[in-house]
Amino acid sequence: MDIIFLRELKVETLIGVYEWEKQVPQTLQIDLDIALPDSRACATDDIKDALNYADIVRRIQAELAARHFNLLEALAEHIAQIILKDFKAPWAKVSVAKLQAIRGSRMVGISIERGQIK
Ligand SMILES: Nc1nc2c(c(=O)[nH]1)N=C([C@H](O)[C@@H](O)CO)CN2
Repeated sequence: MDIIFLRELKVETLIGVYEWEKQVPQTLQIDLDIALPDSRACATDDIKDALNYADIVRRIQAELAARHFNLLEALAEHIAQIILKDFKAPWAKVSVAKLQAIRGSRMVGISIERGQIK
């Protein structure tokens, strides 16, 4: 199985359960592992046969600019469903972390794995 990975993408968004978190954007760090439906692009060397990771990043940035989520869990699920449904990936792992939300910890977050239900 071929996997596209993306590490340490920083995105500004409204996230959190507290009132101030609905007003003040915070930086999230996102890591993605996205399984590919096939490995055609390896043979053809053609972007048309690839899952264009720039498209996925643009989509995530647009979604997160337009919304507020209470929980990292719900935000991660939303991203996973976009990757599965709109980009037709068979499986994805989505990790989302808040930076410096917990004193004494560099980051805290959630990692979820989702696959297509046959
Ligand atoms: N499991 C979770 N616990 C907490 C979350 C979360 O998204 N998932 N969020 C918060 C607050 O928003 C907090 O991060 C503010 O610093 C607390 N616990």
